[in-house]
Amino acid sequence: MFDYIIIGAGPGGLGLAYRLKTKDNKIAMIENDKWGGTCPNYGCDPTKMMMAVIEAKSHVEHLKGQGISGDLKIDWKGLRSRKLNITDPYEKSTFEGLKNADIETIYGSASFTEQGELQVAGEIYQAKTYIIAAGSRPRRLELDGDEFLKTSNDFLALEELPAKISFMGSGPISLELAQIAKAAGSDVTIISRKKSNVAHFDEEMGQEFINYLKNQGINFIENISVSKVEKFTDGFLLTDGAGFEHKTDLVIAGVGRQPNSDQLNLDKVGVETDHKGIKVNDYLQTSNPKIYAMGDVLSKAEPHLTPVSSFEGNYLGQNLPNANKVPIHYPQIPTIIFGTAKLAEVGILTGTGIRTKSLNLKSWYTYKRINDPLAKLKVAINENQEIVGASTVSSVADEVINLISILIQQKMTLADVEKMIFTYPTVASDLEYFY
Ligand SMILES: Cc1cc2nc3c(=O)[nH]c(=O)nc-3n(C[C@H](O)[C@H](O)[C@H](O)COP(=O)(O)OP(=O)(O)OC[C@H]3O[C@@H](n4cnc5c(N)ncnc54)[C@H](O)[C@@H]3O)c2cc1C
Ligand SMILES: NC(=O)c1ccc[n+]([C@@H]2O[C@H](COP(=O)([O-])OP(=O)(O)OC[C@H]3O[C@@H](n4cnc5c(N)ncnc54)[C@H](O)[C@@H]3O)[C@@H](O)[C@H]2O)c1
Repeated sequence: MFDYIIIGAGPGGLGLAYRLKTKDNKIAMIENDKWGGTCPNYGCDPTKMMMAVIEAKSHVEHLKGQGISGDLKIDWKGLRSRKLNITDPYEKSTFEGLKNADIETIYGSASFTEQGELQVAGEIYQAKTYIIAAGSRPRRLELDGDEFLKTSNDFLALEELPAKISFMGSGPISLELAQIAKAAGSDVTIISRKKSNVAHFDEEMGQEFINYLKNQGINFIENISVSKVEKFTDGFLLTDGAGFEHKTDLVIAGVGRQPNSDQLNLDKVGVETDHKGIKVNDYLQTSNPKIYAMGDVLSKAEPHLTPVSSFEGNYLGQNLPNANKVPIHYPQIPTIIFGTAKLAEVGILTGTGIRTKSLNLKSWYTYKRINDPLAKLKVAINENQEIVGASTVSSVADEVINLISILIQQKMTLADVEKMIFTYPTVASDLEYFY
């Protein structure tokens, strides 16, 4: 009998395992794919290792003719081997880390039995408490020819990049992978069902971002619902049954992710789910008191991101031994779409007593320094003169939004910021001018 069994060795489950592990308790982790989960193997890390090279080229190009010259070329093989060299060893080191920490590792697909135990590859395992950290997988569309649709996992595994790639859906996965494919030489098209804007982001900043991508040469086809994919010897044909036709060499469906809650026999143990995943209370406990859940497998309002899964792992690591004393309370959660320009947002931008300020930062020295072609910020300030939200687009939006998250979380006013000195000219030295 284990004290805890954790299903899924992604960033959420792993963080939890290390937090819970003491010399007196027995913990097991079950994984049915790569140790480390989506983020290091199929998600954040491989994509951002490739993106960093594309960003480096873009930074140089912005400064061309200003003391720097010469042509740079992105090649897919090089990008791919950089990604593999950095991310491939992670699986082994994660596995060894668990062994060294005396956490039992079980390989296979876990599912619950009617007796409330776990079954993996024909073996039965029991624990006092179970934690489901099973994450999600690419959502598959049901349409005529759906077997020809590839996923983000397939994109990252490509040995050669085809001449023409088309993405269905305009969420973060399509918008990031499209930039990588375009920079590496493919002709790239994003097909969306609605007018292109970026869901969950400020409309104006989202539009700035989309326009930037269009200027980079990414094609956007809007208001089209593809209903059929056909394979021919020279590629694929996408149609909508109403006259739309699009020929391409590869179709990636970036149409959201599906929680891995459907493979666990949760109905046998009374764990409630909906189409978005597992339902939990404020203590991340499911409708079965012995079973908790966390991370991307949850049906929740918070975004499905690595730092959110890790936060929940840390929360459960502290809370589980004390059983439901302190409800989870999420801090500010910044979100981002990476690229040579990045779109990032945090907090709220509308509400009673909130005023917004729109700033074009292009001529500020932080941005002049790197000659950023697009640098805009919308900031929201409440009646107490505290920043409560921001949306921004620039090549350094990742850093800007993290700093603004701190301002919001700490309820810092202009007077607080003015008590500090930052290096200049940087995104931090700009903060006092955002109020
Ligand atoms: C292309 C892409 C890019 C992304 N980029 C970013 C980014 O830049 N920043 C960011 O914050 N987030 C990003 N994400 C999201 C991020 O990867 C996830 O939010 C994060 O990995 C979730 O962690 P998790 O531990 O909840 O689940 P996961 O990482 O999905 O781990 C769950 C694990 O459980 C295993 N599992 C599932 N079912 C079972 C079972 N029945 N038995 C045993 N094991 C099982 C799975 O194999 C998996 O390894 C990206 C995702 C993708 C796909
Ligand atoms: N930078 C980051 O933090 C980052 C990067 C990549 C992915 N992620 C995470 O990965 C997750 C999945 O991303 P995603 O982009 O796949 O999902 P998403 O749900 O954000 O976007 C899906 C897109 O597909 C479209 N769509 C849905 N059904 C469709 C259909 N039938 N036909 C055509 N289009 C359809 C939607 O309108 C939307 O544009 C997100 O939760 C995100 O948090 C994060």
